[in-house]
Amino acid sequence: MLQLEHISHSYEDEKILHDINLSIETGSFNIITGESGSGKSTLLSIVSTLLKPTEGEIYYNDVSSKEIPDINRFRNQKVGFIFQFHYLISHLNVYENIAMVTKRPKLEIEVLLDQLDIGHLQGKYPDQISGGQRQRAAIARAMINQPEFIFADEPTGNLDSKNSEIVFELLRGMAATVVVATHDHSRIQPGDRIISLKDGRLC
Ligand SMILES: Nc1ncnc2c1ncn2[C@@H]1O[C@H](COP(=O)(O)OP(=O)(O)OP(=O)(O)O)[C@@H](O)[C@H]1O
Repeated sequence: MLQLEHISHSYEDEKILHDINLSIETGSFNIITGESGSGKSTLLSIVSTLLKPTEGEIYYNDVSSKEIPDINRFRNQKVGFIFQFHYLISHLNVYENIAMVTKRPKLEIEVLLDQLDIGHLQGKYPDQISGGQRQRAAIARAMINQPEFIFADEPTGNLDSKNSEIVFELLRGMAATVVVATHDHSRIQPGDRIISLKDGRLC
C-alpha cells in the first residue's frame, strides 16, 4: 500500500500541488491523468521518491518516507522507473544495459528479454533498434530486480499506437504496484484506477 497524506509542492513561490491525499493498493494499476501542466510529473516524481514534497508525507507499506534510513537503497531495491525517453546507455548493448543494474543471472535477463520479445536483439545497441524496442528494453531494466513499485512517466509519449498498446499491456501485466502518468486517455481500460489532476488538485 502506498499512502499520500497532505502532499503539497511548490516550485520557488508557486504552488503546483495542493493537499493531495491518496491511497494506492498493493498490486494495483494506476493512471495519473490531467492536462499539460496539471502536475502529473511532479506528483509522480514525489511518489517515486525522486522529489521531496514541500509538505506532507508518503507511506510505503506503512513506513514513512521520512523514516526510510537509506532512500537510495530503497529506490534501488524497490522501485523501477520508466520515462518517456528510454535513457539507455548508447555504448552498451541491450543485454548490457539490463545487466548493469542487476546481479541477477544471465539466464534470467535473457528470459525476461524473450518475454518482452526483444531476446533476439540483446546484442544490438540502442541506436540499432526501433523506438518501441528501446522502450521494451527500458521496461526490462525497470523490471529485472522485481521492484515492488513501478513508476512510468509518459512511457508511450514517443511511440506509435501499436507499440503504446504493447507497453501498456506489459505494464498492466506486472506483479508490482504500477503508477503511470499519461495524458493519453485512449489507454485507459475498465478496472484501471484513475487519478485525475486539475491545476494541481485531485478531481
Ligand atoms: N523544476 C521546475 N521548476 C519550476 N516549475 C516547474 C518545474 N517543473 C514543473 N514546473 C511547473 O509545474 C507545473 C506542473 O508541471 P508538471 O510537469 O508536473 O505537469 P504535467 O501535468 O506533468 O505536464 P505535461 O503533461 O506537460 O508533462 C507546470 O506549471 C510547470 O511549469
